[in-house]
Amino acid sequence: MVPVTTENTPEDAGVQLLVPLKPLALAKSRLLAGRGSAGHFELVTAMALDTVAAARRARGVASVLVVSSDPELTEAFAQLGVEVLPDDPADGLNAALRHGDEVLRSRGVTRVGALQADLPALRSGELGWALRSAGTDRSFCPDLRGDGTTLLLAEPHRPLEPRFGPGSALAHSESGAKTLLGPWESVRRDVDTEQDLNAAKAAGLGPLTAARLNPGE
Ligand SMILES: Nc1nc2c(ncn2[C@@H]2O[C@H](COP(=O)(O)OP(=O)(O)OP(=O)(O)O)[C@@H](O)[C@H]2O)c(=O)[nH]1
Ligand SMILES: C=C(OP(=O)(O)O)C(=O)O
Repeated sequence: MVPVTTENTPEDAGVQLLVPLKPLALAKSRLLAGRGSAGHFELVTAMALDTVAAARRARGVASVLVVSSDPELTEAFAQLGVEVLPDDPADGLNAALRHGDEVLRSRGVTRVGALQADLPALRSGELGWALRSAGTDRSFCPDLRGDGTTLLLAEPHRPLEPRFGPGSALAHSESGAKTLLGPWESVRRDVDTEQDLNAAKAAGLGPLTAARLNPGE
């Protein structure tokens, strides 16, 4: 009998996700009120750590590379064995992602994606589902409001070409990306405001964010 061999194509290797983060003193400014800067730093860090932990467990994710120049975040991710690539925060989000994309592609990575760091209710199974639905197409996931973007996937062997910022869902759609809509609400549930945080809490937060919000439990 002829042995059946299944050869892995580069596309089977999964996507390498970039997760960008501003310096903590600048990030998630709408969550600062009523917390003080220490509490705010801890909350933003916990949300990012929960997001990355869930992403790393998702089927179809080969690895996560955080892009940040913040020393505290760099230390927190290093402790989990997550690589952090420094950027120049003066250049902004899309420049940080282009930098990460170039670095990954120079290492021979086939497929790059970008995931927002503010998804503390992210479920690995739902991210895996969204990735499967993307296939090998350039694709993006709009946030629950519909105007922003939480996940952008390049085609294999193609640059990421990020268009994050106000109205990014439309910008990504106009760039030829397929819209990923399906039963993966947690991939779309970004947290910008206190109201978003309450909604994420109701949906089920990751452990670090939950502990930060309910220290006694
Ligand atoms: N590495 C890096 N990440 C960035 C940069 N600018 C924004 N980000 C990250 O990209 C995501 C979206 O950024 P923004 O929408 O500008 O800001 P935000 O932190 O979500 O929140 P607000 O302060 O409330 O506007 C957040 O995770 C940011 O930390 C940048 O220059 N470098
Ligand atoms: C930058 C974006 O996200 P947000 O402002 O919601 O963090 C975006 O959706 O493109």
